[in-house]
Amino acid sequence: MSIKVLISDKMDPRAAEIFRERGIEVDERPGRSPDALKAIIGDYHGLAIRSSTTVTADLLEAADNLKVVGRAGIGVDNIDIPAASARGVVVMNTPFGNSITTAEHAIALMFALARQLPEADASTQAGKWEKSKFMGVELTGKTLGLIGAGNIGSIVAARALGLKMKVVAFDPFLSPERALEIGVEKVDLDTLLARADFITLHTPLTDETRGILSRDALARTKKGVRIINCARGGLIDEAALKDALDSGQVAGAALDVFETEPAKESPLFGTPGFISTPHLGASTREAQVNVAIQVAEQLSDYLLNGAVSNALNMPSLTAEEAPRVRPYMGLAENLGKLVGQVIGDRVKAIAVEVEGDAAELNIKPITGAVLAGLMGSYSDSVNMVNAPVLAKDRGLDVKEVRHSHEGDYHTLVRVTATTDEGKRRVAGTLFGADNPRLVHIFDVGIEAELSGPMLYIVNQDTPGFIGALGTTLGENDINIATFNLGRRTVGGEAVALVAVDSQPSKDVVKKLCAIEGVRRVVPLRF
Ligand SMILES: NC(=O)c1ccc[n+]([C@@H]2O[C@H](COP(=O)([O-])OP(=O)(O)OC[C@H]3O[C@@H](n4cnc5c(N)ncnc54)[C@H](O)[C@@H]3O)[C@@H](O)[C@H]2O)c1
Ligand SMILES: O=C(O)[C@H](O)COP(=O)(O)O
Repeated sequence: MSIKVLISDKMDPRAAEIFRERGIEVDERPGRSPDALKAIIGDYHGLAIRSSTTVTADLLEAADNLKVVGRAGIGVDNIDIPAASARGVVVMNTPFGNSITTAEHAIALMFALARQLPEADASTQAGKWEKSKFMGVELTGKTLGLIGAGNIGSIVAARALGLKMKVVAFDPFLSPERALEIGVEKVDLDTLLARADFITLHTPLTDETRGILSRDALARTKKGVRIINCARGGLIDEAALKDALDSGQVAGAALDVFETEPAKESPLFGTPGFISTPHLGASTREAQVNVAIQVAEQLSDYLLNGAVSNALNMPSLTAEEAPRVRPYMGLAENLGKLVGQVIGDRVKAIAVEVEGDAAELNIKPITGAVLAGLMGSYSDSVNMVNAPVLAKDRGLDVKEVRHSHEGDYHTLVRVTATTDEGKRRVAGTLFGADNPRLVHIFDVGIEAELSGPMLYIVNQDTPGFIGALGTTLGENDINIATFNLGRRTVGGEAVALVAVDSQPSKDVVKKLCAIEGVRRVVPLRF
């Protein structure tokens, strides 16, 4: 079956071209209703969107084949990321492709506010020539307050410094070193409100930032402040902003984004000093080409090679790393499954160690695969994407260790599970570039391929055991595919990993347990 991607928002044609160039089928269906989208989403492996498509849990329910959602842009508040993670769907954005363009829009709106450009334009074109009505303010020497000094905020700061403004920034995550580097003074919100002649917002919309310019905050601004929002609707209390414009507390406000979009009506419309644009922050030819190319390349890389970049719910894996790491992920998932099936959910902590060649690789996807295998063996709906989050939620302590030295194998992945009873280890290697093999099972040396239905048997190392095991399986019509043995000491505890062609019933497992010397039988599936 060929790989199919749906583009459900208006996007630069380069996106579709790239998918086709890379052998991916692509359909462009912008402007579909949620129901229409739900009716077709099941056919697609990838979904490329901007801000008009809302990826809800309900839509994802119908997305049986979906592996990745790519946002051609920055904001991902239109995607239910926890719901996507729960279904193993990777969510990616393009965090830098439209930042310059958006910063320029904020600066354009700042100039527009300072010189009342839209009103002056409308009045002039209406034949009024109201020269004395439109007295502006200079930007030079004024203080710009940045709320949010990330990618876009710092570009706005650079432009504002070029305009000879002073820039103060409120951003709890801005380090003093970074503030120095981008030439802004880091202040608290109250100081910013009290000092800024212009305020521009550049934060995502989160529980902390929603209503950051509340009625109360607006009341604490410098009288005559001008406010620009090119980030997200919801950061400003729109009703309070209307009142602040009416009272003159706020001299001007320019909104590119609204609490409800499309904003077809608003009490702010028509208010003197108010300017609006219809979410145009990212709308330049350059930015749209950038984000279209980036999203198409990121989705194609993931769907074709498993490379992950700019994902919000999965560690990154470059296109160069992906082919090398993938066999280790298969090995790691099986080691996790083995531990999970033998020990169950009693595991309190997991350590993933990589040794030799494996130590040169990105360990995060390997750990993710161990956790997916482990937790997937005793609970539903666990996958590579949500496993690390689920592990954290369940209080599973996860440790990653890298040993650059080579041990007995040129490359090794070791998984140590800690339970109340102590630590238990399994380890595996790769034969050749991509042939995974188990080499230690709970500290017993063994060499086995983990595949299909298997039996893990612990027994007393006594003559006759193998014969009795073969006979019991044969009598119950179960064919042995491969047989792997290991033991701690001669005559001591031995383990067998037996690959079988069909899964033994509970009754057969009971019979195997009854063989003399057998201590434990665990049916496994890989
Ligand atoms: N209007 C548009 O078309 C348009 C285009 C691009 C981006 N955006 C939006 O612009 C916003 C910023 O984008 P970015 O690329 O700069 O993001 P970014 O992640 O690089 O920066 C966001 C900054 O906000 C800061 N922040 C987080 N919580 C905060 C809080 N409680 N108070 C103050 N600061 C806080 C972060 O520390 C970070 O520095 C996003 O919401 C994005 O969706 C809008
Ligand atoms: O977060 C973003 O990238 C912007 O809001 C752009 O949205 P758009 O792609 O719908 O223009």
